[in-house]
Amino acid sequence: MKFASTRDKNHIVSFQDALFQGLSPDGGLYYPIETPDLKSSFSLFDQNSSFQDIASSLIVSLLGDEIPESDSQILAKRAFPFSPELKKLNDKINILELYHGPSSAFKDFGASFLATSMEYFLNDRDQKAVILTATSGDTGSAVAKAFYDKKNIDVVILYPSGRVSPLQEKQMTTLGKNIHALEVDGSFDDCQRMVKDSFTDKELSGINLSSANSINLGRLIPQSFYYVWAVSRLKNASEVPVFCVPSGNFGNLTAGLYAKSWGLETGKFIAATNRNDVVPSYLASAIYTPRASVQTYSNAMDVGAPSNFERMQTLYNNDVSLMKKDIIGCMVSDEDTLATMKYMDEEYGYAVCPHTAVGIKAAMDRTSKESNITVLSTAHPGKFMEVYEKAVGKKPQLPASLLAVKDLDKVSRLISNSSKELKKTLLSLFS
Ligand SMILES: Cc1ncc(COP(=O)(O)O)c(C=O)c1O
Ligand SMILES: N[C@@H](CCOP(=O)(O)O)C(=O)O
Repeated sequence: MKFASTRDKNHIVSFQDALFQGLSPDGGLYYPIETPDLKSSFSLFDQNSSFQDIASSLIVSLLGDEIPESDSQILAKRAFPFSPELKKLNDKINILELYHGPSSAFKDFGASFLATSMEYFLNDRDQKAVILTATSGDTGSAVAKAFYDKKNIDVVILYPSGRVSPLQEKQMTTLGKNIHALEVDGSFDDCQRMVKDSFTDKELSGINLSSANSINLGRLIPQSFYYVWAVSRLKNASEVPVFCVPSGNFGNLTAGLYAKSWGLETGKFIAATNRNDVVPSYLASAIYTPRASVQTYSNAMDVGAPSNFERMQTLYNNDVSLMKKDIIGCMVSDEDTLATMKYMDEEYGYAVCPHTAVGIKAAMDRTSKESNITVLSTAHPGKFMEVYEKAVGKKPQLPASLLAVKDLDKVSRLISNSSKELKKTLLSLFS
């Protein structure tokens, strides 16, 4: 498959080039220019297909011109020693748990595949790479885990000071070695802008920069695999599943839309956001107005200018009415987020993180219209201990990955929210 820039459809690259460039030199995002019909492959998957089998088959279908079949199995095995889990909540709602990987968030699927495939291609390329990542909490922790101690790769993580949870911060700042954490005096949107500026800065062209955000297709494509896995488990339902996706930067939702475009049988997608609701507002008004993000309890979704909107626009030809055929927007307030976390504990004895709660609330509000909704559960509630305690009145259980970092000391470098300062820091680290 080949990929083009959202800002120039004639700028076409291979997967390998998209992987190592991260962002297109014109500032656009790479997107798949072909729309393969994978219906017949999807029809072969069922309850007995493992996540690794599905991933390996999709790697061949989508990237087979660059990754041969024999290697696709090895890559899938290496990248995915963990799997999603599907739980039935009630007659109308299922929950797709995506937090059973090394950093306890859905980002592990994308980050682990990205790290594994970069390592795979770097063997042939004889070069070093510096991975630049902006995070509102979860991407950074997944990327730190996935790239830790990888040969010839350094990772620089930018996170907004005081706006990630204490445990997320520990996950990003305690590994050391090739993982460098920069605490930015600003918002996630500042971090994302600084990363994007670095890609187009000529003075940094001597450093082989790439990205581990969902702007990188190597992060985004594997996020489509779990939609396919979920549908393989939901085949006997009387109605095709509607996916409800807690959204911030809209990578997760975009990956699902790609899977649908390749023939995956799904209903609509519910884009559930917190008060940072620029996409639901666009769907309602047809006017896109990115704006400064506001802080909410679902902090990892505090994004005011979602990167992947550009890919969504390309997919739907800049036509809001086409987009509305596939996507329903829904904004959930902080009050409803906390109330849903409490309700889930009291009614079902089921602990959810604030982001998943946004999805569950949006799904519950749609059950009069849809009878088969699958909510993506994007992170383990233990990552957001303080919010969980505030909502539910008790502490969540912590998985081993969080217990391991809880008492470690953070090591990070504080910088201002200026791209110039980031440039200075990168040059001092890598030239
Ligand atoms: C826990 C959690 N839920 C949801 C999201 C939103 O996902 P996306 O940015 O792909 O829309 C994020 C951050 O990306 C997250 O960390
Ligand atoms: N919520 C994200 C924000 C970055 O999103 P990405 O999917 O584009 O990497 C985070 O947790 O960092």
